[in-house]
Amino acid sequence: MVKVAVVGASGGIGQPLSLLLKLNPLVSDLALYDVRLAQGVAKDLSHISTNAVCRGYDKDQIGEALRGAHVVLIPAGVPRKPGMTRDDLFKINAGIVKGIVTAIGQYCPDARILIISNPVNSTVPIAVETLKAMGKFYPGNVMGVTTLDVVRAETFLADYLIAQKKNSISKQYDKTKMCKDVTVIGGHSGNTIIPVIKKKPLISTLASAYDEFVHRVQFGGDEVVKAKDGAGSATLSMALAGYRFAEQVLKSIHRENTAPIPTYVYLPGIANGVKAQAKLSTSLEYFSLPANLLDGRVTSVDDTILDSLSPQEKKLVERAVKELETNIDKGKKFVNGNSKL
Ligand SMILES: NC(=O)C1=CN([C@@H]2O[C@H](COP(=O)(O)OP(=O)(O)OC[C@H]3O[C@@H](n4cnc5c(N)ncnc54)[C@H](O)[C@@H]3O)[C@@H](O)[C@H]2O)C=CC1
Ligand SMILES: O=C([O-])CC(=O)C(=O)O
Repeated sequence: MVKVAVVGASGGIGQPLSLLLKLNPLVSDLALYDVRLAQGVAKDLSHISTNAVCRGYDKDQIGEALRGAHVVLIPAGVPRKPGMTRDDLFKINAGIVKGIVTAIGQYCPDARILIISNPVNSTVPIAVETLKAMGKFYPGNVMGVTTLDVVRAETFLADYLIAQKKNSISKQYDKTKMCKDVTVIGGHSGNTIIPVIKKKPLISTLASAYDEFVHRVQFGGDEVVKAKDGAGSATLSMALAGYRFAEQVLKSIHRENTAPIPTYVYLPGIANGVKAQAKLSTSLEYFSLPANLLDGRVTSVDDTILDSLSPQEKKLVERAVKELETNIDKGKKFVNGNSKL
C-alpha cells in the first residue's frame, strides 16, 4: 500500500504525471493537490479502471492530501517564458516550495520528496534547509528530479550517432536502450548539466558533433520554451521523466532491485557523499549523480563515474561548479536569512 501525493497536480506537468501514476499498480492511493482544479483532475482520473484510489484536494486541504503519503512529487510553481532563465523563477517558486515542504515536514515527514519545481539547483537546498530547521530532515529522502536531462541525452545522442552513420546502422541506436551509453550528472540548468558518455569511444564517433550534442542536452529546455512561445516549458516529456524516476522509487519501496538513477542530492547526508565531493575537488553540498535507492531513498551514489570522465567531461564539471555554488547558496540563504531577495 503506497500513497503518492502530487502537489501542483493540475498543471502542465502535474496532469500527465498523475495520469501515469494512476496507471501504476504499485500505487494504492493517489492524492492530487493544487491551489486550483485538483478536484476536477482527480474526478477525471478516478474514472480510469485501475486500482489506485484517486482523490483531489482543494487549496485549504494540503494536510489531508499529504497525511500518510509515502512519496510526494512536487511540480508546483511557475514555468519559464522565452528570455527567462530558470533562476528567474526563484522569486516565485522559492516561496512556493518552502511552503509545500513545510507542510510535508508537518504531515508526512518520512515521505520521499521528489522536487521538479525550478530552479532545481536552488529548490532542493530550500527543501533540505526547511526540513533541517524543522528537525525533520532525513538525508536521502529529498531528491531533485534531473531525469529529463537523461531522457534528452539518450534521444540526442542516438540522433547524432544515427546522423553520423548516415542511417546505415541506425538499428544499433535504439533510443529506448541508450541508457547504457549515456547519463547526466551535475545540476539542472544550462552549463551545470553534464552529459557523460559511458562508452568513451562514442565521443570520437560523434567527432565535431560532440559539442553540439552537449549544447543540446544543456539547453534542451530552452528549445521547448521557445517553441511553446510563451505558453510554458516542457510538460509531456517532463511528465514521462518524472514518472520514470518515481517508478524506480516505487519499485525500491516494494523491495525490487533498481539500477542507479541520477538525482540531485545533498551529498554530506549520503554514505559516500563526502568521497564524491573529494573526487569532484569541491565542497559542493549538492550534485546529481547516479544514486542507489533502498526503500525509495538514496543510500549512496555511484562516485566511480567521476573516475571515468573524459578530459572534455572534466572541463564541463569544472565549469558547472561555480554556478552550482551560487545557486545552492541562494537557496540556503532564502531559508536561513541573509537573502537579498
Ligand atoms: N525538473 C525539471 O526537469 C523540470 C521542471 N519544470 C518546472 O516544473 C514547474 C511546473 O511546470 P508546469 O507544470 O509546466 O507549470 P504549470 O503552471 O502548468 O503548473 C504548475 C501548477 O502548480 C500549481 N501551484 C502553484 N502554486 C502552488 C502551490 N503553492 N501549491 C500547489 N500547487 C501550486 C499551479 O496552480 C499549477 O497548476 C515549473 O517550475 C517548471 O519550471 C519544468 C520542466 C522540467
Ligand atoms: O526549461 C525549463 O524551464 C523547464 C526545464 O527545466 C526543462 O525543460 O528542462
